[in-house]
Amino acid sequence: MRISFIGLGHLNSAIVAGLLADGYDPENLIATTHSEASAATRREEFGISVTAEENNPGTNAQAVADADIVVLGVKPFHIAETAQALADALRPDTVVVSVAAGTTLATLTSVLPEGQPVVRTMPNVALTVGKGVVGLARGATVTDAQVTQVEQLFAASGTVFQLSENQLNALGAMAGSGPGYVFRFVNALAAAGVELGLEEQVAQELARLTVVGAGAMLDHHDADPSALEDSIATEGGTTQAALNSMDANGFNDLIIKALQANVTRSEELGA
Ligand SMILES: NC(=O)c1ccc[n+]([C@@H]2O[C@H](COP(=O)([O-])OP(=O)(O)OC[C@H]3O[C@@H](n4cnc5c(N)ncnc54)[C@H](OP(=O)(O)O)[C@@H]3O)[C@@H](O)[C@H]2O)c1
Ligand code: PRO
Repeated sequence: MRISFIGLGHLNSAIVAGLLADGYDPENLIATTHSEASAATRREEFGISVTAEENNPGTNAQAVADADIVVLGVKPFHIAETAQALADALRPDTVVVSVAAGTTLATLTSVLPEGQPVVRTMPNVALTVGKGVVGLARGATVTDAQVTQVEQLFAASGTVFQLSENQLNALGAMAGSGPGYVFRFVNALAAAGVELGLEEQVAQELARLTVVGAGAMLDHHDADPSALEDSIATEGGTTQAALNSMDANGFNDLIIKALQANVTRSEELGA
């Protein structure tokens, strides 16, 4: 199966890295970027064919001409114009997959040839390490077999959840952006350690290793975060004192508000 990646930034690179780590034949992967500088970096990194739009304005169309799947991985505000510019070069059975936040199936189908199979997804960058999460909403004309092909593309490096389109922004708010919240938490933990008197470098390493360890404890399908929390929070002990402080300071409310802001931004991007 030939897969073309239009845009090879953080997210599409995560997909490519996952595929290559899973043994996918690099000959069947092709990609484009805007700049030649990015293209050269990615060619070096992945050993696949990468061409740049800035040197050759027709390169996106050329890249999709023989593709079974096209993954659109440019910024949300460029997705529609990018899809429109390559629309005439698509085979009628090529599945167009978007990874863009917000951009709706309706917007995508409006700029593509009538009946073109389309799938909207929301992955996260943990695909890079084979532990990604991917939300997938199918368009009206995509077949079951084509959806399975797209699921296989992501299953190489993550877990796919097929949802209705109106649930995709919620998945994005949780899992698409989620690694960013965890990295913010690591930085906050390190900063708090420094505040308590630790050397900065030591605090950063403690924060990183703590989250890596906790993540590994969660890395079983039947892991129960509440039971794990209880196993650490001794009755009347130190962890409980900290968790009580988090509760009193509205930790859960903070998370809900952050996710609501995320969904609102997805809706704005999709409008
Ligand atoms: N990052 C995430 O964690 C994440 C998660 C889920 C979904 N997404 C979605 O993934 C998409 C890309 O995000 P990103 O974080 O990967 O952005 P990014 O790192 O900025 O990558 C964008 C890529 O698009 C390329 N590009 C721009 N214009 C192009 C054109 N006309 N033709 C071909 N390539 C072009 C850029 O090339 P240059 O490098 O040469 O500019 C770059 O390779 C967005 O729609 C975002 O919503 C991202
Ligand atoms: N990164 C993209 C954004 O921040 C989409 C989810 C993660 O818009």
